[in-house]
Amino acid sequence: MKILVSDPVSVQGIEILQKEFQVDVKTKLSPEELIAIIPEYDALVVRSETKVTKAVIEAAVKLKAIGRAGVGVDNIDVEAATKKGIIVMNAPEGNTIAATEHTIAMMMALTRNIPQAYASMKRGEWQRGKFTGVEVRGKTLGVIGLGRIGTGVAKRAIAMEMKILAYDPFISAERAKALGIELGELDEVFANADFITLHLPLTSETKNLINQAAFDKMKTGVRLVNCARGGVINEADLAAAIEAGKVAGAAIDVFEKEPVDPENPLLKLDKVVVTPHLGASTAEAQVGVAVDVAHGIIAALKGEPVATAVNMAPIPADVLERIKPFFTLAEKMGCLAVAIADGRINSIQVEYNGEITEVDTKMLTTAVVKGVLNPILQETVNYVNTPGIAKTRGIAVREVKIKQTADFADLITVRINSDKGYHTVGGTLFGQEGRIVSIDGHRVDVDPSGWLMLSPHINRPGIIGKVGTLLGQEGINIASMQVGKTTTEGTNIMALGVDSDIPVDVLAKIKAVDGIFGAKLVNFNAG
Ligand SMILES: NC(=O)c1ccc[n+]([C@@H]2O[C@H](COP(=O)([O-])OP(=O)(O)OC[C@H]3O[C@@H](n4cnc5c(N)ncnc54)[C@H](O)[C@@H]3O)[C@@H](O)[C@H]2O)c1
Ligand SMILES: O=C(O)[C@H](O)COP(=O)(O)O
Repeated sequence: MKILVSDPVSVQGIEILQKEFQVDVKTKLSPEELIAIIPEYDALVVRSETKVTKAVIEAAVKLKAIGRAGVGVDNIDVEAATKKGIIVMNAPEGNTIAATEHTIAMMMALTRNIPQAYASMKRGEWQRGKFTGVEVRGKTLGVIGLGRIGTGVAKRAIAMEMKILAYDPFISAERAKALGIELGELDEVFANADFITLHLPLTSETKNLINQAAFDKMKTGVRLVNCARGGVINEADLAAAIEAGKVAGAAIDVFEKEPVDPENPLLKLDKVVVTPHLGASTAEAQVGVAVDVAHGIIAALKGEPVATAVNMAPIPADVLERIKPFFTLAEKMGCLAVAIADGRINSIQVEYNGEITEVDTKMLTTAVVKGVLNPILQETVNYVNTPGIAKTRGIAVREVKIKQTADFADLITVRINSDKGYHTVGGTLFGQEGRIVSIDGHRVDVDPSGWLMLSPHINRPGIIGKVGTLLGQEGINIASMQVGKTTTEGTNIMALGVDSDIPVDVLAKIKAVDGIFGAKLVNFNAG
């Protein structure tokens, strides 16, 4: 598989990817060049420079994952990617400290006129009176967006004895209180803040949030810091508010259009301190995001869930750690269930017993459904599109949790229902190894790997021998053998691990053996 890295990404991340896949680093591609080469690639890694538009996604043929080495995914058409089943992930934590510290640096540079004083001295001047600033101590800092960076900035500003008034509709008052932060409505922040710092994403809702109408509600002399996203502030309105004396100054790291247009009115104003989108540009942050995204891309290309995917529900790290060992097993159970099912599948039930019931198992259920769909569909089935595909095909998915368990610490039972009846598959972990422990109520101990032939039959002498002979005549080696019994009198199931595919005509001969009810072949390594 091939990965394209189209923005400058730290070598530590690239080296992780290179251990598993071929990696091409091609930066500064034009939109046309990207569209021309994207069909070759299975994954794409970007920062904020590459615009992953709908046209790029439509041109992609094999693309399975897009990794953003950073936070903002506003340069990626996530909706188009989701429709195509492409996982989009970011690396949300690696650059938090970098952006937090840059925000504080920008606020202090703004309030003490450091860049202006620097430029003046470099011109050979010594102007002390011109650059008198204001202190931040005792001032109110309005924080709009109290996520990772907003919280980090607030904590540091509290240490500088600032009062924090924050607006974030998705943060509870309790959480804010615990941090020593007062939450208010947006207009309250506008009306009371001496400094306002933005830490929210650019969305259709937040675009132009800080416009002329917002400036009208602010204190005269307010200072603004934006290290979030350019489009959140209307740049023309900000320039006008500064020229009108309403806003005392602004520190801006991010712009509506990047690279910034030299004619941008903000560049012409002395009261505006600017940096070229440097919030995440520290050595530590770049290694952090590159390494995080590399691990996410590898997981996605291996068909594993990605904790930081933005187009599927993110999985908290502690939950992922708990459920991770079950993923492969869950998918293989789905694969086995569909192989033994007959007729039109209308629902899948996944029952969890034991300690596993204590965590969110939705992603494991998705893994089971992915395992069911993968062998029967041409299209790529992954963690992003599985729920949608099941829904479109009218397959209802149900999760049942019963903490009580009889024989195993944890047990997963998949029941696949069709218009011809139902089948069940039970599985558990022996240490870290997944095992199938029941098939249609027959107790077995099957390693779900390679080829497995399943054949329910009457419990009477001679049947297993006949099957062995038939396979031997065809040169098919039996690697392992299990006979599972049920409580139902006289019915057993043969579970034969074989070293190769069993042709359809040979399976037909096995089915024709007197006393055999059927024969199905499962390829656990497919998909
Ligand atoms: N300048 C840089 O180089 C740089 C570096 C890192 C992140 N960023 C940007 O900073 C921003 C914040 O990043 P983060 O890691 O803190 O993200 P985050 O997801 O942790 O926090 C974003 C917060 O914004 C809040 N929010 C969403 N919509 C809102 C609205 N309408 N009003 C108020 N709050 C709203 C969310 O509830 C969330 O708490 C993002 O836009 C990110 O792209 C910039
Ligand atoms: O959203 C982010 O992570 C930052 O804006 C950083 O962007 P960059 O990776 O292009 O520096």
